[in-house]
Amino acid sequence: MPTALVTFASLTGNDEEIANIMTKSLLDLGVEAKMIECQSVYASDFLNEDICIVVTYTYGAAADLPDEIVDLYEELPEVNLEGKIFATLGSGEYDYEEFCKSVDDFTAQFKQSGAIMAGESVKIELYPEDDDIPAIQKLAQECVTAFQTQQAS
Ligand SMILES: Cc1cc2nc3c(=O)[nH]c(=O)nc-3n(C[C@H](O)[C@H](O)[C@H](O)COP(=O)(O)O)c2cc1C
Repeated sequence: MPTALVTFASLTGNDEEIANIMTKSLLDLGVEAKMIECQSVYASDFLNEDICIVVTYTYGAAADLPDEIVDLYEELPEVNLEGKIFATLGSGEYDYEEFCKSVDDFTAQFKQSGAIMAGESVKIELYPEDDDIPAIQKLAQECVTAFQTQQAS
């Protein structure tokens, strides 16, 4: 049974709820998933997991990373996550020029760490509504499928 760490940054709760849905979707698929706020997570914690997931919002004047997730972002390329599966998702707002940029920033960092992308990132406007849930569940399934493919190779 694969393990997963879902870590998140959330100021007003939208990304915490996305992380909740992702974690529950993984648990429903038999994954040993846990969810931990990003300030309590080091990039090296991902070394103990099969599936590594970051959920983040985008903030600031220039589509910046949330302050509380910058350390994790900077540490990521310093750990070797070859053979691990990763997924990124998060919440943003269409009114801003660069929708969900922090999600893409984390995708780039995970790629530098050598991890394998499970599927396309899920980007949600503000709070996850019922019709956003299938995309999150699909990404959870893609994580499990990518893990199984990796195990078989
Ligand atoms: C000052 C400020 C700047 C923001 N900048 C962006 C941005 O550049 N791109 C984007 O997609 N969303 C941006 N947002 C929207 C937030 O990412 C969005 O509200 C998100 O759902 C907050 O997530 P949370 O509830 O988990 O804190 C910004 C919001 C604020 C208040």
